[in-house]
Amino acid sequence: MTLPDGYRLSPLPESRHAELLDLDSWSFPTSHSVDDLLKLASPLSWDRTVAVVSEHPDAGAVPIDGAVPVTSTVVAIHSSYPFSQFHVPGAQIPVAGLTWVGVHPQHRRKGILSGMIDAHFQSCIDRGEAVSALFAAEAGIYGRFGYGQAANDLRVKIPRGAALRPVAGSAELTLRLERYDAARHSELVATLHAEAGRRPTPAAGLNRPGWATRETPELRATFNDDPVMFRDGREALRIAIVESDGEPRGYVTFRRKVDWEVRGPRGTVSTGEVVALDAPAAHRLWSTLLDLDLSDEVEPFLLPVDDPIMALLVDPRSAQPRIADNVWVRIINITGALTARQYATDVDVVVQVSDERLPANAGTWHLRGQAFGPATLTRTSATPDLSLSVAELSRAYLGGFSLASLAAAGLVTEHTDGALAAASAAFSWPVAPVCSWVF
Ligand SMILES: CC(=O)SCCNC(=O)CCNC(=O)[C@H](O)C(C)(C)COP(=O)(O)OP(=O)(O)OC[C@H]1O[C@@H](n2cnc3c(N)ncnc32)[C@H](O)[C@@H]1OP(=O)(O)O
Repeated sequence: MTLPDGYRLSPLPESRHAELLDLDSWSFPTSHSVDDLLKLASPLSWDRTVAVVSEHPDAGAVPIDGAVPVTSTVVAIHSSYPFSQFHVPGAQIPVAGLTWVGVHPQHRRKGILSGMIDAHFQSCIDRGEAVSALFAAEAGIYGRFGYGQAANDLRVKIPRGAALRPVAGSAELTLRLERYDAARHSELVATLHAEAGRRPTPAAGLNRPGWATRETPELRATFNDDPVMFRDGREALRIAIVESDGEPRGYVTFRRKVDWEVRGPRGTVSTGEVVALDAPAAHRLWSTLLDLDLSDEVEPFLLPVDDPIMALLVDPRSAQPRIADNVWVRIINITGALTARQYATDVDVVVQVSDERLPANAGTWHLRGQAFGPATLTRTSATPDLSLSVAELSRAYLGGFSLASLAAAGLVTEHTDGALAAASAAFSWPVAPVCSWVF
């Protein structure tokens, strides 16, 4: 689909940052002025940032050489982050992280987003990114474009003092509590965060699908920025670091907020990602968070659904666990995507895939692979064992939603007895997918 008449795509360089923020604050209402927002670090990769402009003659302008001067106004934007090492089951691949999608309310529902999505898909193809991923502002938007919700995350509120099952070695670790300081902590955080994606459990070869690292200087700068205007009454960022013999094994960034009530202090500890490279480090971080004075509860931002805390809590129900949709995935190049990831069992299945938006993905494909080894995908004229749309294939891609569960919802059809069970096992992954931060 192309853009509707009167609109065209235009690169949006950093020199037009104010226009971008103005448009963004039409799409995402905010109490902050563009001038204040301009003072913050921008996370964007400007060479991947695109506007849609509407062109209109200048009111009252004098024609020059017979032509009326035209003004172009930014009416929509989108951008993407370059994740060159995004985790998919058993591998790291280049993925485009679609972000900052916005259309001015006056121009909505004319097909501008649809046109931007097609432009984004073409850019992914041109850059060799076999997968696009995003966080959805509203969950109903992206399914129509072939994205599938590929991960959930866990939201909890853990009461202060909640008992944890013991983990040997936790008490022997050293703990440092410090004010977050980019110069001191940025590299440590980046290193531990990247390692946690590669090795979330002691099992060799099992990575954390969906894990994206902040690869660009712009994303790192935004992570390090701690603007007062976004603290919502909470303190400046702090960090807890656990070390074993001087070697960092985990960290959590956090902020506290205390309201003084008649009964006394009511405090909340809000955390960023809780990253631990082993069980003693996880236990020590959580023990620390759960034992801070003047607090009532610990509220992590988001966690993997299989985070160690749920196994460590003696009373997991006390954490009031809820789930929310995390990263959404869209397979852009079926061969690139399905042969890049590993499978949890040997796989040999013929799948029929529908994809109206990217017809090169549509058709009947033969997927063969070894458990935790290489895989191939070839076109075939064989009778399919399973059929599904690219959105369902994308939903199953990170291993977080089983093909069998999608079949139960009528979204995957089995044509050969046994194929659904075998393919469901192969597409699963022993570590739950999650992205630890919202992009
Ligand atoms: C990855 C991210 O950045 S997520 C951020 C998304 N941005 C926002 O939520 C900010 C506020 N909203 C907006 O800016 C706009 O309304 C957008 C981007 C959501 C939609 O832009 P539009 O140009 O209006 O979308 P467009 O006209 O192309 O609509 C395409 C289809 O999506 C549907 N659609 C659009 N927005 C929504 C929505 N919020 N929920 C459900 N469906 C939607 C339309 O109805 C249309 O359906 P159709 O194909 O059946 O006719």
